[in-house]
Amino acid sequence: MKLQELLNGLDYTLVQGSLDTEVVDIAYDSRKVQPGWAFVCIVGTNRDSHDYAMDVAEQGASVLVIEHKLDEVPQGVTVVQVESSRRALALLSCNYFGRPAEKLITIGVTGTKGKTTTAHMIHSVMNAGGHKCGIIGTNGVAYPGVSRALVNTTPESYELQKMFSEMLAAGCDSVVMEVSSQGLMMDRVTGIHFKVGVFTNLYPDHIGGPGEHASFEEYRAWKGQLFRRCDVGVVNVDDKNCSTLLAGHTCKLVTYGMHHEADFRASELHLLRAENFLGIRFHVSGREDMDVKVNMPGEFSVYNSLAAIAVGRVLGVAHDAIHDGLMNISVKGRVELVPVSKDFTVLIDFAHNEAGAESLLTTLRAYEPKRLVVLFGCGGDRSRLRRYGMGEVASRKADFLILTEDNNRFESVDQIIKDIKIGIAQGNPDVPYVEIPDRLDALHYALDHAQKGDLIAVIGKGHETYRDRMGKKTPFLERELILEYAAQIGLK
Ligand SMILES: CC(=O)N[C@H]1[C@@H](OP(=O)(O)OP(=O)(O)OC[C@H]2O[C@@H](n3ccc(=O)[nH]c3=O)[C@H](O)[C@@H]2O)O[C@H](CO)[C@@H](O)[C@@H]1O[C@H](C)C(=O)N[C@@H](C)C(=O)N[C@H](CCC(=O)O)C(=O)O
Ligand SMILES: Nc1ncnc2c1ncn2[C@@H]1O[C@H](COP(=O)(O)OP(=O)(O)OP(=O)(O)O)[C@@H](O)[C@H]1O
Repeated sequence: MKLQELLNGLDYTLVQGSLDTEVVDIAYDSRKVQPGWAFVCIVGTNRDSHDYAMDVAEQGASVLVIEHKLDEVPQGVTVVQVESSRRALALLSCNYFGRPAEKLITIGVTGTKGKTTTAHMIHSVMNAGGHKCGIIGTNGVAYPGVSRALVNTTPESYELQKMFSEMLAAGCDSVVMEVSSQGLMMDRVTGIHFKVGVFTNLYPDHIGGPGEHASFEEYRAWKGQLFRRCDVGVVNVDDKNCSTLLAGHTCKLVTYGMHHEADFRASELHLLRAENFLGIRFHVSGREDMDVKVNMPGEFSVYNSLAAIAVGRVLGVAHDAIHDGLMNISVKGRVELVPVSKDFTVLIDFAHNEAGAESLLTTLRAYEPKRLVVLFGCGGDRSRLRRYGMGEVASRKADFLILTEDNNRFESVDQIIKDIKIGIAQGNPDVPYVEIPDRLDALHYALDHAQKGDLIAVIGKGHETYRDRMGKKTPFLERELILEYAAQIGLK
């Protein structure tokens, strides 16, 4: 493809060379550049890849896209300067892959909590409704014939556009994806105009770390950007940040909720618990009149389901298909039951911060278990506030805590547990707990000491398949490890 075609829709200055230059492919990682490729130089959080300009020229790059002046300009390479390289990467990628998003029904889900679950519910509803829908998010990418993990919840624009074009080739007519605030901020979804945008809720998160947001207001503003880039916004009207987040929106709005007037409103909630089953039944009124049963527990599952119902209806999915889609939902590592005993319930969940833990444990408490036992740790090299928050919430909500490791990364588990205990002291210093630094030993302890009627929530790692100690990731499949040990000790 000619460079000029790739630059369609972008403001740029030609620094040297020709717009007629042929471009074979695009790279934003110098190590991937091959002869004839365009290399987009990015000022990252760790390094500035303008520093690789001479290297990629030697590797045969035909074009360099730069954001600031180069110390040394390689000869024989076309150089184009833009205001934002990340934005340029996104628009070049859209053009390179033939603007695939325009040929798909695109659904973007944003919010602090519930993105993965809601995206899976929408995916299930769409497929039950006869669509061929792909999915992209924290649990990876999936479409017919493909299922694999991803580095980011919202992948880099080049990767994203490539996935869209592969989905089209695989026969998909739609895609639902998680749109993180970082994804919006870093231009990973630039160039995509969504058919439907979904807002789940907003709590303080992703603030203060490297590549994160400077403040809650900035975080909220980035999430709000989605509603300037979609036709219809399906929004949780009960969330207290909803109207501020929507300031400046350009889309049509469809609301859902329980406590305020909404287009899709849930009432008459009934918790359902049976052997190895936690779910909820409720009624939807407003633009809909239907009873719904979901095989995921608690109030937050009602919100996530309402979003999926509203999206389904906006896109013309039939009632029965919506029913089927929600009844058969199962999301890896999201309140996922592990069937080990008829006497007690074990579930694994990805809740790994205060907000997630609070909503999960409040939800589980409502099922009135004999004891609510929570096994958790917190990530190393992440905000210590998370540890205080998790410790505080867990101590207030649980009857017994098993403190252990999460991904320690380069921190010591003892220090992390010490921080969690600061939170416990602030929440409920009287809660009984044990400290078992090795997570596998902790899982064994939980099963060895389970009592009839217990609900044991193993939280923090969810769908993850590894544990990270000193930056070294080794396999750790929580669900399988629990099942294995249960079989070993003969649980029934
Ligand atoms: C802090 C952050 O967001 N970093 C993201 C960012 O990387 P970066 O800009 O920091 O990269 P860098 O290491 O400084 O390198 C700069 C550039 O040099 C290039 N490079 C690097 C080395 C080299 O030899 N040659 C070379 O060309 C890199 O490819 C890159 O283009 O761009 C990368 C490519 O898109 C992302 O994978 C990476 O996400 C990291 C892994 C990350 O952890 N991000 C988090 C904060 C994040 O985005 N999370 C959200 C939300 C998750 C949630 O909902 O919980 C997400 O959507 O994932
Ligand atoms: N609507 C919701 N409101 C509050 N908590 C929720 C909601 N939905 C799910 N949760 C809780 O938060 C956890 C994470 O949910 P989910 O993975 O769906 O959200 P997410 O937005 O993708 O989160 P993350 O960005 O951390 O991956 C769940 O396992 C559950 O405990």
